[in-house]
Amino acid sequence: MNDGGGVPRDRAQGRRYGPLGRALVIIPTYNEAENIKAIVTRVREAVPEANILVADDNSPDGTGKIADELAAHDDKVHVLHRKGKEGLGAAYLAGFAWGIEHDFGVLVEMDADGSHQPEELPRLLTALKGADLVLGSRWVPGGRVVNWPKSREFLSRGGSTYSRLLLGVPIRDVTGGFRAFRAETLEGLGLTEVASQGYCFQVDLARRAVAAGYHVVEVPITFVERELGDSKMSRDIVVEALWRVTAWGVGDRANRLLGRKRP
Ligand SMILES: Nc1nc2c(ncn2[C@@H]2O[C@H](COP(=O)(O)OP(=O)(O)O[C@H]3O[C@H](CO)[C@@H](O)[C@H](O)[C@@H]3O)[C@@H](O)[C@H]2O)c(=O)[nH]1
Repeated sequence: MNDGGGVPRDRAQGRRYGPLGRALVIIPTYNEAENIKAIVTRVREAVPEANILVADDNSPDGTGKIADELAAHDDKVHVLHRKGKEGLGAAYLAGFAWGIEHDFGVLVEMDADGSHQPEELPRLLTALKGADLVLGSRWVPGGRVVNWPKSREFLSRGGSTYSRLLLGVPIRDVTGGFRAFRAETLEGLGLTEVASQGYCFQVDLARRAVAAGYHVVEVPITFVERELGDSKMSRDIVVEALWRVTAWGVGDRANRLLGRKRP
């Protein structure tokens, strides 16, 4: 893929994909006590062969303890206890490192609150057989959101459009968090340099994948607003996303002018 940014590589061209390795579904949690048991149960039913890693940031509501109880009765369920709330990005980076260290070939990102449907996981994994990265997408034909307030839909669609245009990434749902990566794709994204903490972590990974020339496929999904617990969306998360995406866009343009590679 040529992103017009002086990095005209396309790892997908002529690429033959190897078989998918074992899958690990990473579920980051902060105060998801009301949701964790249901989501783990649904994932186990939808993809019985997959393992699950709950990456909990020492949730005050005891999510980590409930996850431990689930893990005690199921050797495919694992728990990564982190010392405190450090954001979605840090939790996923720790989860990816754990998964790669334990030889998983496929790493999946999924929310704990039921907004991502575990029953759609087989479609994501099937698509990954011919891709480096699969994004569950609300904004491609066939994708949709259920019960989201108009304000939230506006923010999410606006964030995706802003990121797509400014960063030049040909992806409709740049901020979505239901994704399947091949382990080798993650290894090519320069994760040690990723500093994004909130939802812009998703934008960061998408732009890195495009810049690296990976074959990114969007699969339509149905995103359902959570019924229990609270979203962690905050003013700080929006501000971080705005300034980081803008800085990446400006930086990319400067690099293009100077003939340097990105990110
Ligand atoms: N470990 C950990 N988990 C976190 C943290 N912040 C959020 N999470 C977990 O990350 C998941 C998503 O967080 P929500 O706060 O429920 O996200 P949302 O408002 O529904 O946002 C959705 O839309 C965003 C924008 O499109 C997406 O970026 C996001 O992934 C998600 O799909 C949940 O499982 C939540 O517990 C954190 O600091 N640490």
